[in-house]
Amino acid sequence: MSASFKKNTRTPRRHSLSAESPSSVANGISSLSGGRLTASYPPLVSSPEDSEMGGLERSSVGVDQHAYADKCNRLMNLLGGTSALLKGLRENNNRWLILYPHQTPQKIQRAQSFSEKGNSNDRYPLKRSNSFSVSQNGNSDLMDEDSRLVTSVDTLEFHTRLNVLKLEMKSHDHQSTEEIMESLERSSIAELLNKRIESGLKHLSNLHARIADKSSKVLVAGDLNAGKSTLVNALLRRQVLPVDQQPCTTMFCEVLDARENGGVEAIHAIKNIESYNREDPATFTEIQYADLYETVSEHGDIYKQLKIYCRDRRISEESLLHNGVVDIALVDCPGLNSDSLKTMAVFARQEEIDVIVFVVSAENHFTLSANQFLRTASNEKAYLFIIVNKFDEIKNKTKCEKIILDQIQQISPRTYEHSEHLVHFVSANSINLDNPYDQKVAEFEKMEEDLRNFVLKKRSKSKLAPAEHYLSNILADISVLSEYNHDKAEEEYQNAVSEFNEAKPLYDTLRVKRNQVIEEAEKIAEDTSANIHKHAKENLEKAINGIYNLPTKCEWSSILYVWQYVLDVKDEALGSIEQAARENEDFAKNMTVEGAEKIESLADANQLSGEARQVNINKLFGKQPTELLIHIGPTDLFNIDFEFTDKLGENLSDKLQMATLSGGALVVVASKYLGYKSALTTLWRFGNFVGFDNMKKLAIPLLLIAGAGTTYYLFSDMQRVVTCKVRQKVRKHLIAENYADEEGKRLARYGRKVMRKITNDLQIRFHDAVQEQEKRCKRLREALKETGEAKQYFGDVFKKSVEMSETLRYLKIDLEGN
Ligand SMILES: Nc1nc2c(ncn2[C@@H]2O[C@H](COP(=O)(O)OP(=O)(O)OP(=O)(O)O)[C@@H](O)[C@H]2O)c(=O)[nH]1
Repeated sequence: MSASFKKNTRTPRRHSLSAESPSSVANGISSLSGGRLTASYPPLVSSPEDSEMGGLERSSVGVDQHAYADKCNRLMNLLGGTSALLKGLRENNNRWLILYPHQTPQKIQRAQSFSEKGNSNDRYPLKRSNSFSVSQNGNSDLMDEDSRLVTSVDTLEFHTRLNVLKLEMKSHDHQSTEEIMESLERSSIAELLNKRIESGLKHLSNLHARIADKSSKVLVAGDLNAGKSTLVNALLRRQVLPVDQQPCTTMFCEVLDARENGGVEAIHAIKNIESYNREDPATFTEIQYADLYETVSEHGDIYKQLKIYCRDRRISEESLLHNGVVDIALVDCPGLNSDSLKTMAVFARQEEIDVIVFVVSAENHFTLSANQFLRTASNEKAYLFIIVNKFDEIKNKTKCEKIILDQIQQISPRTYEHSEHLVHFVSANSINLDNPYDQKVAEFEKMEEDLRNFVLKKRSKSKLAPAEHYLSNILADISVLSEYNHDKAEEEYQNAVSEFNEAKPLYDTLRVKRNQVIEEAEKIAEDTSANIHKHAKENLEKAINGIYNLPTKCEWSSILYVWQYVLDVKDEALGSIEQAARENEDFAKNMTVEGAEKIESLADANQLSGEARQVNINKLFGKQPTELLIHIGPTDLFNIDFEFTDKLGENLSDKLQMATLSGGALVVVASKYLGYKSALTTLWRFGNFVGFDNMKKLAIPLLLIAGAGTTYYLFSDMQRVVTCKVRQKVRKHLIAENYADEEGKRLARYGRKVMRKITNDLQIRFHDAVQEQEKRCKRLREALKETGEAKQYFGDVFKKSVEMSETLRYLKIDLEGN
């Protein structure tokens, strides 16, 4: 028998679909996930598989296989496209925090205006807001001027439309999902959504892998000696499994294409199927074909299963094991009996078993074990494929057919309904195993075709239907989420547009006004300080010039106290100047306050925010006027000053009087300082110096003048003269010191200083206001960009998900047909 393996030199035609490695499938996913959403549905004619499909079309394989392969490819494309959409949503959920519609209806929520926004850890730079300006229940009382209100009547509708991505939560205190979510941070909800997206991606990947896996397992079960092994051999057109008149199969024998073993034909006897790895010889025992019969028939207690890798002798298009559309592994089972029944039922229940082919001998009909097995299996698989074998042995074929079909009707009514395709009466030993291209046996080939189609249908149901169902749900969810987020982004975009349209002109105006207003403030400060200076100077000049006309209150007691009188007159004159200086200071303060108020009013006129700076004017003006220190000496009393004499009189007598007075004053002053005795001594010495004779000549006129002057000085208008002399001195000093101008400048300087502070404050407030508006405009520009992008993105996602849903609908997977 081993020769039959070796003799098989015919090389099966290579089939590119069969050569597709898992990695190429994975690559298919990643290329689809790379965002080629518009090219999500490449026409099959352009795919490499399609050329192979063309080959299949020309082959004897039915149209169903082509349709199946087509559905597989389209579904895999849709799975890839949907994965790409989900990945995009996940990325953008991390970027923007996708909004999840979870609010309860009638729930009113206060939205923050963009200007209040400050938390960048939010979705778009904008806070949650809504363009609705009135509440949906018409309760306008809930509104205030500055707040926008949002409501979410339509949110519940969005929420209830979700399926796979719907967030359901339970709490101990029986809160609803909506209530729990209301209490959660948006970032937490986004995280939960991400987890849903993650599991969605995983599920899509599993579905993709399941569809990409073209292998299908067919369990060939039946009564002892029903001809199961003969049937498997006939399906393979090759003597693979041992056949015996006596029951011989004691273990499960899975026949697979040799390509599953790297193209090498081999038999692996496996003790523990869970740990089996065809590349690890430690997990199996290699059996030679010559020992197969012995192993199969006698070592059922040692090995649980055999894996028989063999080549199909037919061309790939006709091959059952490996045709690229659906690769069928046939599992030959031990014959049913009461002992094996339980094991068989467990095996048949395995998810990887797509189809159960039940072989019943036409001679024996259904045994009790067969009955039991089929009833259990029909619960699991709904439809069974029944082959009534050894039909050649039956003489009254019609009667046999009727009896068996009646039995099937009882055991599996659904199989009976489709008995034309699901129940076949054949003779497995009628197939020539030495020559696969021998004369064809029509019933057998019809059975083969129906078997292949049945496997396809089952696969459609077990592999394509879940994918189709899941895709339609998740695409609907993506549409709902993207539509909801698109609408919200649109609202936020419109809000940002209107707010920007309001903020930008304000910003531009502020910038222009800032310079104008500061210029204006500086002018106010300048004018005010100039006014202060002018007023102070004029007032002091008036006071200085008015010194002569001051009515004196100083007391003239006697000549002996003349010096005290001099000091009093001086103080009186300075007092009048100081009085004017104080008036000036009051005036300057008032003017400054007025100027400062004018400057501050500029802030109000421009609606600048913030409080005006408090300035303590008294403190700034606290410095006293310059102290007046004037020293008056004796010489100030006897100097002849024509300016002063002008004040006394214009005529010569007055001038002479003045000169006399000056001489008298000189004597008085000298007496004051030297004493009368020493004055006489000095005079005596002076006489000696000039000579006694000469002295005698001078003495008389000198004594006359001194005596007359002294007398006149002492007894005439001395008080008036001293007063004038002192005031003259004070006035001259103040003029020489430029006192009026200096004092005016000083006050103007203080006033300017105060107003400059106010102006600086104004400038700062303007600067802050401009900066705030600048930041606001910048933030709004970013918001426009972000919401614009979000709007565009969610719009695209919505469009794509709708298109993909449409494509899915057009696939029309007819699972219930046939
Ligand atoms: N006349 C006739 N005999 C058949 C046919 N198919 C199988 N046989 C014979 O039936 C006997 C049993 O065949 P097997 O294929 O070994 O039966 P089996 O169901 O695999 O047997 P176990 O695995 O041991 O339960 C063999 O002698 C076959 O030659 C058929 O279509 N017609």
